[in-house]
Amino acid sequence: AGSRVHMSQHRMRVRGGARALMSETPLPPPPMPAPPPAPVPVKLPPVSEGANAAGLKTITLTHANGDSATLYTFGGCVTSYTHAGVETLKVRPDAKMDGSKPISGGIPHCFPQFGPGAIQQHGFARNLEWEVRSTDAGAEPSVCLRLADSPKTRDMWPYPFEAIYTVTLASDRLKTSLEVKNTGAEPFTFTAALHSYFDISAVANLKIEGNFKGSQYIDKTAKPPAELTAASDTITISKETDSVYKGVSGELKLVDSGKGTQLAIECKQGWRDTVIWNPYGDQGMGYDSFVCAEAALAAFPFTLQPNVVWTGLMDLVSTKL
Ligand SMILES: O=P(O)(O)OC[C@H]1O[C@@H](O)[C@H](O)[C@@H](O)[C@@H]1O
Repeated sequence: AGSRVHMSQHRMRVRGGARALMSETPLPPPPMPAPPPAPVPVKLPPVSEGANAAGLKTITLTHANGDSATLYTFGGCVTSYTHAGVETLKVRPDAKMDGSKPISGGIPHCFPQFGPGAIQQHGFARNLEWEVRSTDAGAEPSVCLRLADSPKTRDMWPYPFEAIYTVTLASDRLKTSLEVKNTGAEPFTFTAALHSYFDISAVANLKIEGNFKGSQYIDKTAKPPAELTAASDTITISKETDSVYKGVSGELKLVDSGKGTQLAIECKQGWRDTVIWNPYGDQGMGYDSFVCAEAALAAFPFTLQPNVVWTGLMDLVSTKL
């Protein structure tokens, strides 16, 4: 009992002390936690390898000026090109990024067939793994990929070939070069495209300018497809659009008043036609966030003789309006 008395006296003394403190000046507030340190920008080397969540291999090129480009070896598909902090390419919101389907976005390859036909839609190059042949970590970082025939491709298309795709990040542009070589003993014919998806603020803000007026084009949305003559050098999108402009190449401009940018698509060699595609109204595909303006060899098949190389060059140049 003696010890219980001692304990309660002790508690009373403590409580009484606390009351005395509360009646004096309030305690200063506890110090604010220190703000988290500002993130240190990660400066990537000119060429860096990585992988996405599903394990698909990526290569990122980083220019000293801060521009960057990322490419997947699956399909040899460039999925991002940023210039001056502005993204130029779009990956569709419904794209599968696990190798189960071609990547619906960026710059997929259509080869050796554009569109539907004897083999799978848009050919097999967009859903095969391309081999990294070399990289260059110089002032203009680049990566060079290779796709060649294999038992799998010969099952679908019986021709030996080698495709070399080089992507170079220059200070003011992304350069692409596709070389297709007939490594067999017989000629073959092929069609192809760089099925580029370009990031836009909204279709209503977009004008596509090029050498269209007077050209023949196939309107693939008509049933059956209709052959028409382009009335203007400017194309706007206000309905589902799927048009192959025959013999229209050179320079195309995507003028986006919402983004305040102009993207020039400069085809310098090889590509002969232009395809404009937008699945207007399809929310699932995110139709209002991209337009496909494709450098193509699509209107007529191209015949490639043994040991001959076909080269297609396309540059992307983004500038502020
Ligand atoms: O859905 P995919 O196979 O990637 O193709 C997308 C579109 O690609 C375009 O190039 C075609 O002209 C369209 O008809 C097609 O729908």
